[in-house]
Amino acid sequence: MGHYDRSQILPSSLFFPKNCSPLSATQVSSKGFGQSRVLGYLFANSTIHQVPCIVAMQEDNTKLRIPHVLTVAGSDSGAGAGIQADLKACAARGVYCSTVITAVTAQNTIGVQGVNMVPEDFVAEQLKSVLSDMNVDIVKTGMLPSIGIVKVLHHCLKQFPVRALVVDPVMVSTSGDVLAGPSILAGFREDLFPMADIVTPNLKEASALLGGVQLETVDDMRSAAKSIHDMGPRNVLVKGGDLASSLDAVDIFFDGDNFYELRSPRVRTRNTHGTGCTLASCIAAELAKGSLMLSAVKVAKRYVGSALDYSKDIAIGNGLQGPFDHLLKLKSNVHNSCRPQVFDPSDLFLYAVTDSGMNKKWGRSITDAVKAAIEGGATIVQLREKEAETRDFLESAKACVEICRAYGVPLLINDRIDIALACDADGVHVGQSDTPASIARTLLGPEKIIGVSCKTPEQAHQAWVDGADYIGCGGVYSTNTKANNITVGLEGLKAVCLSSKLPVVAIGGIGVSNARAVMEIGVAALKGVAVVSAFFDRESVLNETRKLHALLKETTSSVK
Ligand SMILES: Cc1ncc(COP(=O)(O)OP(=O)(O)O)c(N)n1
Ligand SMILES: Cc1nc(C(=O)O)sc1CCOP(=O)(O)O
Ligand SMILES: [Mg+2]
Repeated sequence: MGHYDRSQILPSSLFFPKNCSPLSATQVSSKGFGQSRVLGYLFANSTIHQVPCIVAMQEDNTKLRIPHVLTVAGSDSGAGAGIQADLKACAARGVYCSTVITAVTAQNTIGVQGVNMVPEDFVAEQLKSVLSDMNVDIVKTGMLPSIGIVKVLHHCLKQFPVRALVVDPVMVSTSGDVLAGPSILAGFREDLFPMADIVTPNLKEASALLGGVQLETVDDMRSAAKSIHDMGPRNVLVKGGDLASSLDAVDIFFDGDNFYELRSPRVRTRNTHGTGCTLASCIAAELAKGSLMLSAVKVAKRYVGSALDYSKDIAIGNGLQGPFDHLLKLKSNVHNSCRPQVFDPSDLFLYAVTDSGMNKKWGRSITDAVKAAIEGGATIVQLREKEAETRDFLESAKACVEICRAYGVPLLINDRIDIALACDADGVHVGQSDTPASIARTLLGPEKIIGVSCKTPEQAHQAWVDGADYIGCGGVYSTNTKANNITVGLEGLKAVCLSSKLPVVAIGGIGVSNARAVMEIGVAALKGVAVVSAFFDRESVLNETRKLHALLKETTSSVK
């Protein structure tokens, strides 16, 4: 399938649904295929409501485009996996999903009671109907129950090429029932893999694809990813959800050059039915919106982790494996539980905070500064533009959102909730004299990240009560970047970290000379350091960020 052409910039314009009377609206990011977004805000009953995000793009004056995934998969009557999971995952990610059904299964939380294959020529007819007419961006495959259906799909994709093909090589259901026999392996290898942009086998599937080799360690997964890559796909994700030897959920991504070990805490729950379908659909949805492959995979992994965590206690069915809630809405009985877990505390590892004065001094644009910091290893970025005019700030914030999305790095805005909403940033950072975090949460909704500056345990407790995601604690050392800032020292930092229920990032006067001492206070809540001048008041942002990233890596591996 085709590679993305990120230079493909389509003209776009605002679009509102008929029943939405916008109080204000912002078009977010028009660069990159399928990324134009419109946020509408309705003012009703004294409250501002963010209306569901409409993703639309206008190619000319008559056609509106919406990112579109076609799933080619089986129906699951229990609706935890298959076509039904794909539809829900795409809806949750804001992408249109059309469906070609390859088989109808009778299944529930106990297992698969029956399978009825759709005749090949009728699969072909469905494919032709959708692909010939509906501007599909990405095709994602799931259950392909016969070699004939694989051949039909291969033929249709040659006739109607799409931008990318995501192959989830489904063979066995999570309950252990066989959904595609061994004869399908040849079809995968010969027809689908050479045209696939990514293949996403679990351990059992990877083993079957490789003739039954045992896969028991992360090193085995790396070798498997490499061998499957040799079969033709551009990228491989070997999913280690079933890896007995690991406490984390560890997946191996291989792009033909580099291996990436993607780790997340394993969610202990019975409700895991449909995770494979959902992950692949979410990758497809992110690709349809314009993400690069690694970024799409990371977002998808995080989304599945959040959905599992969110649904870990829901009870549907009496069998061993239940479905989960793709829309993260069912659970609502504990503190903060109405919030999906979208924030990953490990993102605080190396936090770059921009400064307009410093960028001006060194003659660089904010976008160049942000790009260099990310390329040097920054894991989260905050735009702290105290002197910028609002209109200029909004324009650069939009450009930075686009850069950060492409790299899969969250972007927060300092102080300005209006700018964060208008550019669809990932969140805000507020201080003790800014808009209170509780109000920021109401305005931004449950999915945005909120950080709060705290110098004391009491402030840290309040930040948690207010629904913040993390705490910025400082000044650890004295700083020239923020006027009249009180220095709390390593002791003050430690006191906040020990009391905090939220993850903490240290800030204030931190650079290569003292970051080790900061991380070595050795308190679990401390997740990283935030830096302004040691990155941006230097000649090369890239080199300085690289240096500190390497030092932190070294420090954290020796602290563990
Ligand atoms: C990560 C992080 N921590 C603390 C701050 C300081 O925020 P605040 O107290 O609101 O001060 P200003 O940055 O607005 O001057 C921060 N920005 N980021
Ligand atoms: C923005 C900010 N907040 C602080 C706090 O103590 O909350 S210290 C600070 C400035 C950090 O800049 P530098 O890395 O150049 O010292
Ligand atoms: Mg502030």
